[in-house]
Amino acid sequence: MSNVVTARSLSKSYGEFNALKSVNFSVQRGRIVGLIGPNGAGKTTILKSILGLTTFDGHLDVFGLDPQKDRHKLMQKVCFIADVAVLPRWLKVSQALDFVEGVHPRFNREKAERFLSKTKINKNSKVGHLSKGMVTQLHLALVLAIEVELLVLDEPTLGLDILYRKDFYNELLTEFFDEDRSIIVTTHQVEEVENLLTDLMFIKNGEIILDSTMDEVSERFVEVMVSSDKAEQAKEYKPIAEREVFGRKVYLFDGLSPEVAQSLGDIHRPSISDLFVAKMREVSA
Ligand SMILES: Nc1ncnc2c1ncn2[C@@H]1O[C@H](COP(=O)(O)OP(=O)(O)OP(=O)(O)O)[C@@H](O)[C@H]1O
Repeated sequence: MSNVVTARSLSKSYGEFNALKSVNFSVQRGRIVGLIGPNGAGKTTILKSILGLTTFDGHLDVFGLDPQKDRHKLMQKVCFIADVAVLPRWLKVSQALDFVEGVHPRFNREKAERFLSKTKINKNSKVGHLSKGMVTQLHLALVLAIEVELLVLDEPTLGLDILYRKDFYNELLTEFFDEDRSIIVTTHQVEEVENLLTDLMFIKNGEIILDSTMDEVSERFVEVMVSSDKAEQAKEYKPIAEREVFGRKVYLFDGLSPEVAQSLGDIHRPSISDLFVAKMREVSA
C-alpha cells in the first residue's frame, strides 16, 4: 500500500514546551484515520505540520512533498476543514460558489450544488442570514466538492446538530471517499466516527500511544463481562481497565487469547471511547 503521509521523528516545540515528541506514523491511500486525543495532546499540531501551516523538526513527507517548502503544490492534493467555518457575512451563497470556483482548480461546482440542494440553504441568502449550522453546512459543501486526494478534518462537525452530524459523515463517505483518497479526522465525538474509521491513532502529551488498523484493534482488545465467581481469575490476566455494569464486572484486556477471554465470560469488542479512556489512564498510571 502506498503512503500519502510519512512522519519520522516529527517534533514540535514552543519554546521549552514539546508539543510533539518525535512521533512516527504513516497514512496510506484509501484509509480513514481517526486522530484521537484529549485537549492539548498535539492533534492540531500534527495536522498543521501536514498542511505546511507550521514549522517542525524531523521528517515529514506528504505526497512526496515537504510541507514546509512545497505548500503551494501540496494544496492541489490536500484540503483542510477547520473547526470553525469562516465565511464573510455579507457574501451571498451563490457568490461563495463563484469564489471557490474561481480560485480552486479542483472545485466541482455541480457536486457542491447537489450537497446544498439537500439542505435548507437558499443560494440567494447572505451568509449572515444563515443559522450557525447552515453556515457550517455551506462550508462543508464548498470544501467537500474540492476533489483532492487527502482531506484533513479538524473537529469537522463542531456546531452541527446531531442530525447534520450524521448526514455529514454519510456525505463524506458517499460524496468524497473512495479507495484513491484518504481522510484524517480529529474529533472528540469518537462514537460518531467509530464505524467510519479504518485506522486509529491515540495521542497524549505529544506522543502517539496507539497506532493500529481497526481490524488489529478488534483482534487485540477485548472486553469481557465476568460473573462474580470469575472476577479474581480475570484479574490475574491484568486487565487494562475495569468497570461495573448492572453489578457485573467488565474487564478490558490487551492481547488476551480468545479462548481465555471466552472462558471468563461474555466477550465483545470495546467501543473506541472505552478503549480511549483505558489507554489514557494506563499511560498516566
Ligand atoms: N502557538 C503556540 N504557542 C505555544 N503553545 C502552543 C501553541 N500552539 C499550541 N500550543 C500548545 O501545544 C500543545 C498541543 O496543542 P494542539 O493544538 O496541537 O492540541 P490539540 O490536541 O489539537 O488540542 P484540542 O483538542 O484542544 O484542539 C498544547 O499544550 C498547546 O497549548
